[in-house]
Amino acid sequence: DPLEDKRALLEFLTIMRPTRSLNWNETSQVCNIWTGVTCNKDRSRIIAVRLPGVGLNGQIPSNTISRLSSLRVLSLRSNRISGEFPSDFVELKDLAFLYLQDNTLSGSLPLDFSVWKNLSSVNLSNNGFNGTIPSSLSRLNRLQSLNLANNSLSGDIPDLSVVTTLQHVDLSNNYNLNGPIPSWLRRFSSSSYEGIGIIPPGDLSIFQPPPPLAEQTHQKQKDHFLGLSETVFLLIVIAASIVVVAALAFVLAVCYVRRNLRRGDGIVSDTKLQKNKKKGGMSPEKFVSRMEDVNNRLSFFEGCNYSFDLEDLLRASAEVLGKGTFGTTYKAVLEDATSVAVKRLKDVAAGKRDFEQQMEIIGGIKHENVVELKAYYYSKDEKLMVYDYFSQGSVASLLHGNRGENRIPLDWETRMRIAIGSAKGIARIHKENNGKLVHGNIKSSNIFLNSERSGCVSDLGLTAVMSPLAPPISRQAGYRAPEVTDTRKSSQLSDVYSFGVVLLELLTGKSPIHTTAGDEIIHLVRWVHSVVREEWTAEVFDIELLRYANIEEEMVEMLQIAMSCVVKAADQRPKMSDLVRLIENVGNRRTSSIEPESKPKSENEASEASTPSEI
Ligand SMILES: Nc1ncnc2c1ncn2[C@@H]1O[C@H](COP(=O)(O)OP(=O)(O)OP(=O)(O)O)[C@@H](O)[C@H]1O
Repeated sequence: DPLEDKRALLEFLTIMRPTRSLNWNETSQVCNIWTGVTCNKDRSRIIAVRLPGVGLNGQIPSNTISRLSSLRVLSLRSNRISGEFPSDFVELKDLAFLYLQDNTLSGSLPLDFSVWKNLSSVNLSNNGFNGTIPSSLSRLNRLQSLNLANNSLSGDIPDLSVVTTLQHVDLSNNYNLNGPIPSWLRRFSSSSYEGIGIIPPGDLSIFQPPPPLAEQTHQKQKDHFLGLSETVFLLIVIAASIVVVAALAFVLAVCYVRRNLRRGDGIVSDTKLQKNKKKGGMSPEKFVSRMEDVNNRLSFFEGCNYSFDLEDLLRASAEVLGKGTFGTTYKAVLEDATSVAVKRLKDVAAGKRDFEQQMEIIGGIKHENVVELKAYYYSKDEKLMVYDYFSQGSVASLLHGNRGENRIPLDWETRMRIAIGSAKGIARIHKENNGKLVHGNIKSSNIFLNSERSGCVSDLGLTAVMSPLAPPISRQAGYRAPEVTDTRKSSQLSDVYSFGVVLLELLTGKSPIHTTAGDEIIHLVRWVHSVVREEWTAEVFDIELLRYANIEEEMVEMLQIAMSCVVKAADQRPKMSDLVRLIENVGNRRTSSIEPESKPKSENEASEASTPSEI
């Protein structure tokens, strides 16, 4: 145990007297036992202290926290800490994350921030700090996030344009800061400099008296009758022409399709489907070819509320959703507008009976965090699996898709729900078949959001029925545990590894294997290891998560959990059931520790949950 560090913390505790009791006893071990305390690997030093909202009172006593000279994370946010910024914090040379927001600290900010050269994230918002913003902040070349909002800071805004790492700044509601707003600050959203009480450069309109009301009305009318109406008229003409042409094209297309169907030309090949995929459209034709064994029926599972059969499926229009390791998945829209996802398996090695047995195991799992297999089909030439269709797409598409302007970032709350949900789903799968069932293909494209916006895993148990030669395992590369050289040899512990990669994806926003701007191929697990080994910096976390307040400790804890899943030695990885508990603990602590006013800012809530499409 780090005895010196322990003593320093006990002295801190005696003076600060938190209202919430902490399990910090002189006799108990610090590392991994004391609430909110994290040690380094060899347990020789304390590297993180996180005590949000525990009711710490008064001034931070000198020569206590400052003795933890290896400290990287210090979070004492949402307490009742008063007094000035502790001057002896200069001793904390390794500090990377500093969270003192939502307290009653006052006085000026430290003049020389450059003593904390590793600082990555600083949040001192919602305090009573006054004086100027120190220009020494510009010497922090690792700084990613700076929040000084809601203080009483005054004077000039320093030039932080040289801090190229900066991703998030908030100086809002410091009414005495002088203008003009520098251009480097304008790069960030306007909420970063709201309430600064200064006039943006060039914006002199507030000094000019408004024109008389009559003149304003006249101006508006002029716009309307001259400029606007002409433009609108032109737009209407263009739009009407487009509608007429589109309607004609549609009628012609329908006639063409009907004629083809009458000719019995209803069977499409894979190439046709591929063309269709490229066009991104729906085929109005059948999508399952060479279905000779028409007497075979779809096998539905008990409780399934679908009322279609193979014939209906054959008649359905289809769209290729994607090609995966085990086949191609289609979205099929039945005549009654029901949408289902149909996985068409290739290279199945199992005979009919073994296949059916495996399907029965998979279909027997009824759990809110496991995508239910609704039906399957087996014939000599076709093996199909039918699932509900998730209209919002997979976690992979929510995380990595739509990088355009109208992208909706996946908020932290949802990411946590995905993590907890999928952990529960996988834990449930691992209980099946006398505790022997393996998922075998955990990745973000196989995780969806259920109606509770919680993670829900799909595509399980297929490795057991696939051909020994078939799957090119490279597709799974980023998720595959190092010991798995053949996908059929996946194990529950290799599932844990893949799940760890999904967690890293949620935390970093990066794909498991991706290329940098310089075309360098990055392996997510290796990359995170290297960043964490060098410095425990915020660099690993998704930039999109920086907008949410008070989640840093959770992110760091989740990172630790993810790292424990992706260790090389399979037997040192945690079990799925342990992971459920660990992740739930992170989530629960948040709900209980965050005071109402400091709840995460979910400015950009993701859109409605993707439920299995309405049937
Ligand atoms: N039930 C579903 N609803 C909506 N989209 C789905 C559904 N099942 C799969 N998909 C999507 O269809 C695409 C293809 O899925 P598929 O499972 O065939 O391949 P994959 O997930 O890319 O790889 P793998 O075969 O290794 O799982 C993926 O983008 C997947 O997210």
